[in-house]
Amino acid sequence: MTAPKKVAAHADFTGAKGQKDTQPEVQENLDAMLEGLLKSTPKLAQPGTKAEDQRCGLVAIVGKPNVGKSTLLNALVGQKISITSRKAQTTRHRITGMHTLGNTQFVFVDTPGFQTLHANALNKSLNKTVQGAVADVDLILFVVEAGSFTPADARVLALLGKDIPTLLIANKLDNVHRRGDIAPWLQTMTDKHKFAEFVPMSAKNAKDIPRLLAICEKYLPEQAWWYAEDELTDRSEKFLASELVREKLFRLTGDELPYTSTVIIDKFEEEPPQKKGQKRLLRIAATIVVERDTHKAMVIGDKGERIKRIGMETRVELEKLADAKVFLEMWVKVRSGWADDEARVRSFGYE
Ligand SMILES: Nc1nc2c(ncn2[C@@H]2O[C@H](COP(=O)(O)OP(=O)(O)OP(=O)(O)O)[C@@H](O)[C@H]2O)c(=O)[nH]1
Repeated sequence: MTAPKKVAAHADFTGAKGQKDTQPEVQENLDAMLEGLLKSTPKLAQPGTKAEDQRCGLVAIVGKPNVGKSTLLNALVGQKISITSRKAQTTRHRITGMHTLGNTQFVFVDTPGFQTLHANALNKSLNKTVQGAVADVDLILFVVEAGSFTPADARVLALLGKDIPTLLIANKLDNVHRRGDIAPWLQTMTDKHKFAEFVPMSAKNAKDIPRLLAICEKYLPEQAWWYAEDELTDRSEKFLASELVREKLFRLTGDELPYTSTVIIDKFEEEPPQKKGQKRLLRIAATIVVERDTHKAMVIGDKGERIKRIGMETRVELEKLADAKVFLEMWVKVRSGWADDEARVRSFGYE
């Protein structure tokens, strides 16, 4: 796959580059440019049915944990396919989500936040997934929190090659109270990497999403779509079920439960509707694997309250996503040290 040769710079910093102390006049220019960036909405190509008019390509979303990659993926796809939580490290798998708009099919790849703190087998597997995801794509969205660039961001950036066009997604702009600080910060980012464009935005702001899609579109090659127009993800319902359990698990246990806890789907059976007008039934059995007895008690909660709630919230959401009736059984097992054991990490479905 090759991206179009012409890499249009959405934001041109050449005039201001090299000015370490931002002069008032430069600051004004930068502010105007930032305003321009935020307001401009490039137009997406118009719908067309001919295969020769189609564009299609892979867009990888990378960044350190907790910068908003899954939130961005869900917003770009238009539906929840990747789990999100306040706790860093919720995303463990490479997930593709599709969005077909006008003539263009965007195929997004979400990646786990690049882990540098611990060198256990689980983290090695997560890091390999990130490196695999950035090779051979048409466009990379490198996500950071607007106004911040930490050593952890730098380590992810170091993984990205120079040949694939990369957009700097300065996310969570809504959290930045001093907008005037953003333009000089963007200017400092020009020294870090040859970014094709700068996109200050909020994954949570619905208006920013069409703007980003339109920016991404021009980097995708002209070629026929790979998926049907209405397909959203290539992940199975079984996978979505395990991701949903994991999301509820982390949401409902807060910061107490270590991220090494995981979910295995032991049974996933589908029964056709019994009568006309009824929905099909999904019978699912899931095991939550934790490292210690104390974690097990935490997941089960007082009189089983917490695990009941995890099950109930998963079921309600999965019924909506899968358009089916769901019967869900859940268990909690203790397997100490699983995240340090490579064979076990593989047996739990990590690459
Ligand atoms: N204020 C604000 N919060 C955001 C925005 N985007 C994401 N978040 C929040 O940031 C937190 C982390 O978001 P995720 O989408 O799970 O982040 P991630 O980068 O996928 O995290 P990992 O799975 O750990 O790699 C969640 O609480 C999101 O609600 C944004 O634009 N503005």
